[in-house]
Amino acid sequence: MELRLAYFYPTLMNLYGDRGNVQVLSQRCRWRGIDLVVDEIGIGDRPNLSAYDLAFFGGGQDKEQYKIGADLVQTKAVNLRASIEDGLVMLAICGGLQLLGEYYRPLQGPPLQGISVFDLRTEGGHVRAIGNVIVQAEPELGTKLQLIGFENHSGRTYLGPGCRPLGRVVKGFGNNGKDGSEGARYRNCIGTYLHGPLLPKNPELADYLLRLALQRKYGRVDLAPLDDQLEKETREYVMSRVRRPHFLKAECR
Ligand SMILES: NC(=O)CC[C@H](N)C(=O)O
Repeated sequence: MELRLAYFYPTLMNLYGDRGNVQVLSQRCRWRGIDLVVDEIGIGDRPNLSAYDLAFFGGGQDKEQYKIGADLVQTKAVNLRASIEDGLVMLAICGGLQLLGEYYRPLQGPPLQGISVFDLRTEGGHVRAIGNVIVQAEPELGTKLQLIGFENHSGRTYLGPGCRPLGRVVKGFGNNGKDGSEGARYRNCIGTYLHGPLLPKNPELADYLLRLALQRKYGRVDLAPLDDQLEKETREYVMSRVRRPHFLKAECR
C-alpha cells in the first residue's frame, strides 16, 4: 500500500520541530509495510492535491506567516478547500491552523487573510500563551484519548458553528483561554495549537489520521498494532510535570 502526503511550506512553517509529525507518520507507515511518499510544497507551487491522501501544515512565527500568506490564498486555497471537501486528511499546527481559518490579525502588522477551511477567526493577544497543554479529545477520536503538547502563541482563536473543536483543555490555554476549546475539526481536517511535536507524544492521533487516509483510499483499514511503550512512558513523564501555563509579553516573540 502507498499513501501520499503533501507537506506545506516545510522550510518556513516548522516551529518546535513540527517536522517530527511527518517523520512519525512516515515511520509508523514503514513499520507496517506502507509506503508514505512525502512531497514538499513551497511558495509558487500549484500541486494537484487530488493526488494526495494526507497533508501537513506546521506552525510559524508571524513573520513566516506573512511570507507564505499571500501564496496560500492565491495559489493553493481553491485546490486545498476542494480536496478537504473531498476528504483529504490534513493536520495543521498553530500558525497553520490560524491560516486555515478566515483570518489572523496579529498584534502588529496588517491582518492575514486565511483560506476559510475552518469557520474560525484569530486575534493577536497582548500576552503569549506559553506552556504545556493537556487536551481531552472529542469522543469521535477515542473516548479516553488525552492529547499532550506544548503551546506558544499570541493568537486567540474563536470557533464559529461551522467547525468543531479537537477537544477540551484540561490544562493549558488552548484556543483562547476562555471557552475551554482546543483546536478545530472540519471533515478530515484537524487543526491544533499543540506543538511538541504533537504526533510523537500522541501516537493514537497519528494512527487516527492514517486510518482515515487508508479508509478513504482503499476502503479498508489494516493497521497492525505497534509497541508504543516508549511513547507511553514519555507521556506519563510529561503529564506528571505539566504545570499551569505561564505568559510572556507579546514583544518577546
Ligand atoms: N506557534 C505558532 O505557530 C505561532 C502562531 C502565531 N504567530 C501566533 O503567535 O499566534
